Amino acid sequence: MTWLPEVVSCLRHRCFTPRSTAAQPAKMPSPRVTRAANTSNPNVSGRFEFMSLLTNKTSVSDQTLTRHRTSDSPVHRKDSNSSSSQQQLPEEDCMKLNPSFLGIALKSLLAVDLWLSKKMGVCAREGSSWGSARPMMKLVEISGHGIPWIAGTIYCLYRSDSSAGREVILNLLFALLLDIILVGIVKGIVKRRRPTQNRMDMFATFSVDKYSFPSGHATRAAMVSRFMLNHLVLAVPVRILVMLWAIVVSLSRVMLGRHNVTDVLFGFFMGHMQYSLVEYFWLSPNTLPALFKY
Ligand SMILES: CC(C)=CCC/C(C)=C/COP(=O)(O)O
Repeated sequence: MTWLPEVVSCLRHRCFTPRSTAAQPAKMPSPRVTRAANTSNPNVSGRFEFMSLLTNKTSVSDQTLTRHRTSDSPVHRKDSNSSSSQQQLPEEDCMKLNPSFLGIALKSLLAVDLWLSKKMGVCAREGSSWGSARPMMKLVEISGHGIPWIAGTIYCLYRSDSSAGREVILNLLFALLLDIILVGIVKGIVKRRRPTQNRMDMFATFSVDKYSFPSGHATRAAMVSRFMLNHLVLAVPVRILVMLWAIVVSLSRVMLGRHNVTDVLFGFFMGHMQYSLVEYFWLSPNTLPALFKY
């Protein structure tokens, strides 16, 4: 029985070790090997990573995990000797797959977002299916633009003769300025490009307005409507009109092709949050007496 360990060792060697490692420049790791490597690599934590066909940025440990690289693939192995330069695929032919749940969920959401936004962009061009409604949608756009709102609020502040009225209008002005600053900051950080169907023919924009996330009109509509419903005494039909206006302004952003659906949904949410912020930092004669002196 002394031969048994030798046979086992030999079998193991034949089964798991390539005969000539020199003849196989890149070996394809077995799932078992990959799994073992994964557990030792904290970045991949036990899951397969599928790398881009083009990227050569993989580290040595990543290379052992890469099963779909051109040079490692049995289909391409023959060619890799004949041509030293790798076949360059166009970028759109390359997939970067990372089958983590969050990654897949986000990519699916993004795909649905783009598809739905394109479908809903019915006024994006004069020739679009609802192209004749484009001029009206642009009027809706102006009704939610920052300039008329800021100018109108300053005018009302100037005309106001009661201190309670001035307090409310001053806070509305503060809210509108805060909105422009916060939206500008988020747009500048996220830098999401506007949809391809958009025509950049909006009036009076800042440089960050070339970006689309979040929709500034949606934040303003949500914030201003909440402000008006909470601080103005309005008849029920007018309250309904205010709510409808906020919804139509937000919807028109997608219909005009200016934004994707997620830009508007997030904008609406952000507008509500901004209103809560204004309520929290409400400017009153007690908190800021200098502003109310005149
Ligand atoms: C010039 C001023 C005072 C505000 C700019 C308003 C504006 C053009 C925002 C962009 O809105 P969307 O992000 O919804 O396209």
